Amino acid sequence: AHAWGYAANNGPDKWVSNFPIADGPRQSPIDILPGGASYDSGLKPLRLKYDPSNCLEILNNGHSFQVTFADDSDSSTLKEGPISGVYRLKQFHFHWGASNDKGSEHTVAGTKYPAELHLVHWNTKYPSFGEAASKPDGLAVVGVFLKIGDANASLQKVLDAFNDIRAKGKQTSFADFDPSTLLPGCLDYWTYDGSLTTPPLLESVTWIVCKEPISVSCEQMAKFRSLLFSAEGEPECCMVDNYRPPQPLKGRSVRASFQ
Ligand SMILES: C[C@H](CNC(=O)c1ccc(S(N)(=O)=O)cc1)Cn1ccc2ccccc21
Ligand SMILES: [Zn+2]
Repeated sequence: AHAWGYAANNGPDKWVSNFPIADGPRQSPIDILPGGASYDSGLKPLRLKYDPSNCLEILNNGHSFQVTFADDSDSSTLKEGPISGVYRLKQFHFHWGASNDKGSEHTVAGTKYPAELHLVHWNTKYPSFGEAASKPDGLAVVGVFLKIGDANASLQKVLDAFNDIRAKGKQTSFADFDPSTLLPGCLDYWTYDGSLTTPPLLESVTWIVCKEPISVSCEQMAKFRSLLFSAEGEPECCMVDNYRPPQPLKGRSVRASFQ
């Protein structure tokens, strides 16, 4: 398997050697220029419906931590917005920096946020996530920026599980969590056609990036940085700066759901 990562020897600038699509026409993330986005009155509001009982576990996969959901029914779904059909929630995860001045993958007119949440959904016109992941309309990821401010009580429930997943490969059960409690009050969004932001960098993602950030405290950011890229028994390597920088727009248009 390819040992890709975020270090100097295996990080984003090196991914193209094993994943040539890294230089493809619809790569993510991008720098969003609000002035360059065109308002599309045809864009519908996001219709998100999540069932906390679908929440299964939380795991450290060596690149981030993710909370995985049961996706064998349509009980946790994304509809409307820029997409057609029904997309099921598979997992959510985050990207963050070693310090509060960086960490998000998307940027807004060059502004980096300390972290970014990704809620990953797959198109149920395909039989599974794995099938959908290779189709141009296969995935829809909702991105939410995190901004330093008050402690986020909903996020704290996730952070409280970290002691069991500090090292790569660790996982633990995680139940009854409603990811809609991580969404901002206003669901205005930008949308564009893009890709997974980690290898295999598949160009199968309709990106839906919320304009309004959610809050995270400095102490909570420190908790993110207590996770490890390394497995138990390996030299400890803090999980920080697990973000890909913005990629060329290559003629793509970014639409806004708001004026
Ligand atoms: C692509 C998949 C691994 N990657 C992801 O799932 C993924 C999801 C979201 C992002 S981001 N940062 O853009 O939101 C990046 C990577 C491997 N894989 C391939 C088949 C497959 C089947 C089941 C589970 C995993 C599977
Ligand atoms: Zn992500």
